[in-house]
Amino acid sequence: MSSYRFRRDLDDSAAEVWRPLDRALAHWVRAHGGSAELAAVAAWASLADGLGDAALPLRGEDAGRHGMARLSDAALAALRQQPLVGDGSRRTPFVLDADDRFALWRNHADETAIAACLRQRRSAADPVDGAAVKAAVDALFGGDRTRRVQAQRMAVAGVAGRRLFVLTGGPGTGKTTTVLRMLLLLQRVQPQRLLIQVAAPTGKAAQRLLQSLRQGKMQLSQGEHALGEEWSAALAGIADAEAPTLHRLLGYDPRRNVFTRNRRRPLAADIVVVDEASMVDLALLRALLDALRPQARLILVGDADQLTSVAAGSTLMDLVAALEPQRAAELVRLQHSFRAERELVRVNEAVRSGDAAELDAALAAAPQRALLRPVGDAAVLAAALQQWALQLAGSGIAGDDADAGDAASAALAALRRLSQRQLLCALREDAFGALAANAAIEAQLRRHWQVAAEALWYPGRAVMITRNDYALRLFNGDIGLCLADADGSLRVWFETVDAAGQATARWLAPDRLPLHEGAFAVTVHKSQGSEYAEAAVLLPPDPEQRILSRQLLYTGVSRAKQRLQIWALPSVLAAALARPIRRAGGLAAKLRDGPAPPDQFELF
Ligand SMILES: Nc1ncnc2c1ncn2[C@@H]1O[C@H](COP(=O)(O)OP(=O)(O)OP(=O)(O)O)[C@@H](O)[C@H]1O
Repeated sequence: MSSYRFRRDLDDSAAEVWRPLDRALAHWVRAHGGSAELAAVAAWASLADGLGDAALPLRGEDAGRHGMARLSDAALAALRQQPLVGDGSRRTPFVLDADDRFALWRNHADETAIAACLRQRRSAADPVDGAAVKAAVDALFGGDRTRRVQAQRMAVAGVAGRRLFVLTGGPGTGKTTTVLRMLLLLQRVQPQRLLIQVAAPTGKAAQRLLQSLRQGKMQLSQGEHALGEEWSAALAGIADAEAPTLHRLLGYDPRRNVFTRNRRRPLAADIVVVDEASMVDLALLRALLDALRPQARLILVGDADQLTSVAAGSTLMDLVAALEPQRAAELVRLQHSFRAERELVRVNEAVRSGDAAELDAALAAAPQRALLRPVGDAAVLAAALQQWALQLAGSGIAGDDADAGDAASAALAALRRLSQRQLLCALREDAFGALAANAAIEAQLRRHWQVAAEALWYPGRAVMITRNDYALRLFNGDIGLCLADADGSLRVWFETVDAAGQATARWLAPDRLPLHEGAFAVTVHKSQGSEYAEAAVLLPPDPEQRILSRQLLYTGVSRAKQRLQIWALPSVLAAALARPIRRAGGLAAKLRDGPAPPDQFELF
C-alpha cells in the first residue's frame, strides 16, 4: 500500500483528541499490514492508556469511551481475524480478550502477571498458632474489644500466615496504627528477626508513614498504652530508619527504564509494606511483585476510594473490587474514623458514595463544620481568595509569637498553624487553578504584611517542595515555611521527627531548597496523604471540565479534619459526584476469575 493511501484512510478516521503518540501507533499498524479499523482502535487504546485505562472495552455499557464510536459486531469479528491481534495466549501487539476488551500487549501482560502472582500469594499460606495470635491481638489492643476496633483486630489477626494482605480505609481510620500492630504481631509470633521494609509511591507518603510508625512505636513503648517487656524485641525490630519510594526500593534505572530488583535479584525483605497503594500503577505493581521473594509477605495499605495512579491501572481499587465480594480474609476495610468530626465523616461518606441528596442533607446538618460556597466566576473567586488570605495573615504563620521558646519550637508552632488551613484546587493551571490561586493569596499577604516588591522571600511564605532530594531529606510535597531569625535572616523550616520520635522542625537557607513552588494553594492530587484542620476545595466553574470526578472530590473533602468549605457551583458539584472514575481494564476480572483460596482460619 502506498504511503499516501494509508495516510488518507487514517486521516478519515483520525480523531482530534489523538496525541502524536496515538497517531504514530495507528501508522505503525498500517505499515505492518493491519486494517484501517485496527489502526483506529489501536490509536484509541493508546489514548485510553494515556488516560489511565489499561484496556478499551469494545462492547457493553463501557464501550465508546473517550469519544470512540462503537463498533458493529461484524467490525469486532473482523478485528479478531487480524494477525496483529491475539487472544492473549501468545504474544501479539494487541490483545482482544473474551470479554471484548482491547489492550496493548504491555498492559495485558502486566495484568496477567499480577493476577497470577497475587493468586499464588493468596493460596500460599504459612502455618499459624491460632492461640498465640489471639493472645497477641488482645495484648496489642490492650483488651479493647469495642466495635470501633473490630476491623482493626481482624486485620491484625488476619495478616498472620498470609503472603498478601490488603488494608483499605478512609482517612483517620487507623490504617497506620493497624499496620504497626500487624508488624508487631508478625514479629512476635516468629522466632527469628524479620526484615521489614516500608515504602510508598511518593517520597512524602513514605516519610509520613515512617513518622507515624515512629510515633506509634513511642506510644507503645512508654506511657499508658505501653506494651509489656515481652514486646520490646518486636518493637525494636520494626523498621523506622528509612522508607524509600517504591522506585528507589526497586532500583529503578531511568536511563534504561528498568527496575534492577527483579526475580533474579529479589529484595531481601521478609515483609514489604506499601502505603498509599491507591497511587500504584500496573507496571509498578508488577515490578514490585517480581522483586519479592515468594515467601515474603506483601501488605498493601491505602484508601481504595481516593484518586488512582497517574499511569494506567487502578490496582488497589481493582483488588478491593475483586476481594470484597468474595469476603476474602486477606482484605479488611476499616470504616470507623478516629480523626475527623462526625459531621464531616457523614459528608465524606456521601461524596464517596456519590449520593447528591445525602450530601445536601449532610452539609445542611453541619452548618458549623461545612460550607458550600457557590464560586463560579472570577470576581466571586477573587473575593473568596481575599478573605482566605486575610484569615491566613491573621493566623500567626509569620512566626510572630514570642512565647514559643527556642527557634525550632517556634517554627514547629508556626508550621502547625499553617497546616490548620489549606486551599485545594482541582486544577493546577487556569484562572481557577492552584498556581493562580496561590499567586492571588501571596499578593494579598504581601500587601497585608507590607513586603517589599522585590523580596521573593518573606516571613510567612509557604512553599511546597516539588522534587525529591534524598541528600537533603526533602521530598516532593513537603511543606516549608519561611521565618525570620532573631537577627532577621530568613530560614525555611520543615517539620520533622527527631530520633526519639518527637515532632520538631529543621531549617534550610532559602537558596538551598530543591525545586519548589508556592504552597498556599495546592492541587487535590498533591494533597493526597495530607490532612488539615480546615480545607477549602475549589472546583472549576465548567461542569464539563474533564478533571472533575467523584474520586477527586472525595480526596479533596476528606482532607478536612474539623471544617470544610467547598467552593463550587452546585451544578459543578453535582457533575463531579455523578462521575466516578471507572478505569477500564481487565485486572479485576482476572483476579476474580481465578479460584478463591479457602480461608486459612477465622479468628473472629
Ligand atoms: N484503635 C485505636 N484506638 C484509639 N485511637 C486510634 C486507634 N486507631 C487509630 N487511632 C487514632 O486515630 C488517628 C488516625 O490513625 P492513623 O494515623 O493510624 O490512621 P490512618 O488511616 O493511617 O490515617 P491517614 O488518613 O493519615 O492515612 C490517630 O490519632 C490514631 O492514634
